Amino acid sequence: MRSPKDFFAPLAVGAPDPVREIPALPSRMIHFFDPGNEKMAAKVPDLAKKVDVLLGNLEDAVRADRKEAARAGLVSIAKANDFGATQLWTRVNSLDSPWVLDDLTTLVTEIGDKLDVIMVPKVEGAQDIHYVDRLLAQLEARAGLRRPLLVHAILETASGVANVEEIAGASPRMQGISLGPADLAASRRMKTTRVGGGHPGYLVRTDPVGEDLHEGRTTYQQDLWHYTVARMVDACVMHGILPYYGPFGDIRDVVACEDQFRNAFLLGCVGTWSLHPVQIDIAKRVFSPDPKDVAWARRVIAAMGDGTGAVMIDGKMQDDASFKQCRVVAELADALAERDPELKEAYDEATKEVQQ
Ligand SMILES: CC(C)(COP(=O)(O)OP(=O)(O)OC[C@H]1O[C@@H](n2cnc3c(N)ncnc32)[C@H](O)[C@@H]1OP(=O)(O)O)[C@@H](O)C(=O)NCCC(=O)NCCSC(=O)C[C@](C)(O)C(=O)O
Ligand SMILES: [Mg+2]
Repeated sequence: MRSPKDFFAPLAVGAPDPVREIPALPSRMIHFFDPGNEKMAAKVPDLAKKVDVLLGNLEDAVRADRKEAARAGLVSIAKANDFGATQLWTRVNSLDSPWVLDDLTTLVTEIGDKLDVIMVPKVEGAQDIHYVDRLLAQLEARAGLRRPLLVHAILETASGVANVEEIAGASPRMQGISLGPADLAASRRMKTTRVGGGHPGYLVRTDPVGEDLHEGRTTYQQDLWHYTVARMVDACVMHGILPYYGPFGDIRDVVACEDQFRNAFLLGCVGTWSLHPVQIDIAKRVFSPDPKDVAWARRVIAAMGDGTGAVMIDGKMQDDASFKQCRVVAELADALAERDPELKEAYDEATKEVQQ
C-alpha cells in the first residue's frame, strides 16, 4: 500500500501531478458509441451537443474482429473534433484481454490530451487500479501530457463489490464507479438474463388473508440492484469520487428505464449510461433535479440564513440537516444551469413562482 504522503506524487518521472480533487462536472449521461461503427460515428458531432459525456467503447459490444477498427476510429474521431465542454471518455478492454495494452498505449499516446477519463471494466480490487495507475503515468510522461487522465471503474464482479471501498480509494486518479449489472449478475451466478432492471420473480408478498394461500395476496417487485448501488454510493462518497448507475439494456422499455435511473438518482448517483439515443433525454430528465425541488431547496436555504437552528416552512420542520440536503439539490441545479440555458430558465421560473 502507498503511503498517504506519496499519494500525490506522480508514479513516473515527468508525469503530471495527480489531481487533489475530482471535478464535479455535469455527467448525467455517459453516452456509449462504437467508434468503429460508421453510422454511430457519423452521429457523434451532433450527439456531442446533447450529452454531458461521450464514451468511445472498445470493450464488450464490439466484436473481436472489430477491436482494432474501434480503437483507430476513436483516435480519428478525437483528432477531428473539438467537443467543447462535453467530456470524451473511453472504455478500454478488460485487463485480462489481449487488446488492453494496445488500447492504453495507443490512446494515451495519440489522444491523451483529448481524453478525460478511462473506464476500466471488470475491476476486481485495488491491484487492478494500481496496475493502470502506473502504466498511465509512464505513458503520460512519454507523451508529455500536462493533465493526468482519470480512471473510472466498473463494478461487475463479486470481488469488485466485496472490495469496492479499496477500489474507490486506490488512486488519486479514481474519478468514479459505475454498476455493471450484466457481468455482475453472471459473476454472482444470479439467475437473470437481462442487462440491468428488475425481475418479476424477485418480489415480496403480503400475508395470507384466509385458508387459501393464493387468494388476495398482493406482490411487489423489488429492486435487484438496491444493495449494490447503495454500497457503491457510500464507497464513492467516502473517497470523494462519483457514483453512476450503468446500462439499461431493454432499449424499448423507456418507462422501466426511467424508473431504474430515478432509483439511482435518489440514492445518490450523479448519472447513468445511455446506450441508444432514445435514453439520452431520459437520463437528462432524471438526473437534472426537478424545478419544483430546486425552488423548494432555494426557499429553505434562504429561510435558514447561516444554516443553523430550526424553522417551519409550510408545516415542515427545517434544520441544519435539511439545509444540507437542500444545498445538494441547489448546488447541482446551479452547476447544470451553467451548462444548460433551458434548465436555468426552468429553475429561475419555478423559484420566482415560489417567492410570489
Ligand atoms: C443496442 C443497439 C445495438 C441498437 O442499435 P440499432 O441500430 O439496432 O438501433 P436503431 O434504433 O435501429 O438505431 C437507430 C439509429 O441510431 C443509431 N444508434 C444506435 N445506437 C447508437 C448509439 N449508442 N450512439 C449513436 N448512434 C446510435 C443507429 O446506428 C441507427 O442509425 P441510422 O438511423 O443512421 O441507421 C445500439 O444502440 C448499440 O450498439 N448501443 C451501444 C451498446 C453498447 O455500447 N453496449 C455496451 C455497454 S453495456 C455493457 O457493456 C454491460 C456492462 C456494463 O458491461 C455489464 O453490465 O456488464
Ligand atoms: Mg460488462
